[in-house]
Amino acid sequence: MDLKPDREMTAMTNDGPVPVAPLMSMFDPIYIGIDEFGQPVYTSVIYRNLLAGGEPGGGKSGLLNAICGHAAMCLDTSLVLFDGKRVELGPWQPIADEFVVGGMDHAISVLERLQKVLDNRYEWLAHLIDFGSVRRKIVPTDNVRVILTVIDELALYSATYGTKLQQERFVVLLRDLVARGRAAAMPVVVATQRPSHDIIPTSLRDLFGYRAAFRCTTPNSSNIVLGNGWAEQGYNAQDISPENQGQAYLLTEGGTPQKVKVCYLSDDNINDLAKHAKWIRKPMSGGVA
Ligand SMILES: Nc1ncnc2c1ncn2[C@@H]1O[C@H](COP(=O)(O)OP(=O)(O)OP(=O)(O)O)[C@@H](O)[C@H]1O
Repeated sequence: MDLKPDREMTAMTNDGPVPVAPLMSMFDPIYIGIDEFGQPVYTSVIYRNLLAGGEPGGGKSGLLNAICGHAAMCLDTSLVLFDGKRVELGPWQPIADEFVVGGMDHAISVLERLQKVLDNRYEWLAHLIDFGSVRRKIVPTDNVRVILTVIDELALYSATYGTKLQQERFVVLLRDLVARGRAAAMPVVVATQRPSHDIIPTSLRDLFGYRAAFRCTTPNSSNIVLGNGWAEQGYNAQDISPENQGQAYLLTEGGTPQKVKVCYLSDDNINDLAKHAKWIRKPMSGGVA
């Protein structure tokens, strides 16, 4: 890996600074588990949005934690976390730029701020043309932070907490982030038990290019997560055993769904990773922008 000097981590020893580990980037592939043949499966959420659905206890939060774990190790990435249940993403709170629990005013104000950042990034991209460079998306060499937004249990914000007006405002802002965030290095990962139209309008659901279907109770529910017709073609998340938590069909853009057993991070694993992430993110000179 070609590390730039400003991304190299060192620890002080009696013999002076020694390199401790290469740092990761959100532009690197994310390890999320193994396939049916035991082979590693990697995915990427940069320039992508991912929607995970499936019955309670299917393993959606496990996937979200695997992605957060990768993001936490990336100094080029800020995390914005919505965790209506407080405990699923809680360990990442100390390193998150924002951690939203149940308050709809807070949830909406965070999305409004993200929208402002989005506007600024598009304006910056548009201005590059003045310098003779036509670019449609942010690239790693721009040294612009990736802002990863993760929402665990969308339904709490789109259909449960707050007033109807607040829920609608939340969905409108989220739709904008999902629609425009990809090119601006602001990907979105969302989990919900059932992404039916009363929870997530079809116009928003269809913007998620990547889907992960954990066990569903009906072929129809599986189709709602993966997209119409996949269950009839043999990719039916109802077939996943209830005992096989963490098993999912992963659909990435343009492909066919792939069976993945998501890697599971125990609470201890997550706490250790979060502690390390906090350490590597401590203020230091020469960090990335
Ligand atoms: N990849 C995995 N491997 C093994 N066990 C897993 C895996 N993922 C989840 N589990 C088990 O299933 C339990 C429930 O998982 P998880 O909380 O991720 O489900 P969920 O789909 O997010 O549920 P909910 O919708 O209620 O939030 C975990 O506490 C763990 O015991």
